[in-house]
Amino acid sequence: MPATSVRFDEVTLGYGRHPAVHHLDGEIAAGSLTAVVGPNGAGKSTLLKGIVGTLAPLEGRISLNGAGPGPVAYLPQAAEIDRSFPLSVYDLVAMGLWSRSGLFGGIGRKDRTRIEHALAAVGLIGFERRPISTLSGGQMQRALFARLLLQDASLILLDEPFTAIDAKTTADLLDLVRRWHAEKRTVVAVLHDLDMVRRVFPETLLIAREPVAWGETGHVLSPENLLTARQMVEAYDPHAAPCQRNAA
Ligand SMILES: Nc1ncnc2c1ncn2[C@@H]1O[C@H](COP(=O)(O)OP(=O)(O)OP(=O)(O)O)[C@@H](O)[C@H]1O
Repeated sequence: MPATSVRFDEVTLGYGRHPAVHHLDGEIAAGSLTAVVGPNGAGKSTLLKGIVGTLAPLEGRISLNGAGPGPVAYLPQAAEIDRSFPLSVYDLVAMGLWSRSGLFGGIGRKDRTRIEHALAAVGLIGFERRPISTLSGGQMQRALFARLLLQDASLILLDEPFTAIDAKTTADLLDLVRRWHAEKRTVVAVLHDLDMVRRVFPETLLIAREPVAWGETGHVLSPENLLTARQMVEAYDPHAAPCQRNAA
């Protein structure tokens, strides 16, 4: 599995002409396991959208280096996923194969075995025919992790994957995150549970509209840094004049 790194060169991301995150400069190392933390509105989801490519930088450049054959796998926040779509658990999980088989590629015997393995890995054997609209939040998250397993990506981005998920499901899905890390995939997760970040994630990026601290989790999550991040987001003025830091 060739690992993928993500390089930011003085990146500004935003909506319309309004920056949501700026002064992003640095690298998420290939094979690293990184948490992205920060207060509400800090720009964490925006950052992931920039990496996936659904949001083009207003300034600067984001480059993925060494991406393997698999695509970037991205799990959006639960609120962004349309659960009313008429789809069975099996079909949702099978969508993880699209990057390889194509939309109309058909599913062969090998693929069916892979889908079964993925369903087993997340504890959803027996749920294959269930419409996704009938799943609990935790079951839906398990199905989405099964889809991620099949995507077989070298870069995996997770936006608040454990929000409103119970302890058992969280523990099971965290095991998959650990497995991806052991397989040398690059994993980036937006998280609010700082205890979990300290326990599981060696690297952390703390942002508050711009990076506050980035590196080894123990250093990044200091009380001073967390306070600074909170103050920066609270002090943010959406009507302020554009930042001049890069203008010289
Ligand atoms: N589609 C959009 N159009 C305009 N502004 C947006 C859009 N999406 C996000 N924003 C704004 O960008 C800023 C950063 O939002 P973002 O969702 O990235 O923050 P976040 O750190 O993920 O927050 P949370 O922890 O609440 O999920 C916020 O001020 C938000 O209102």
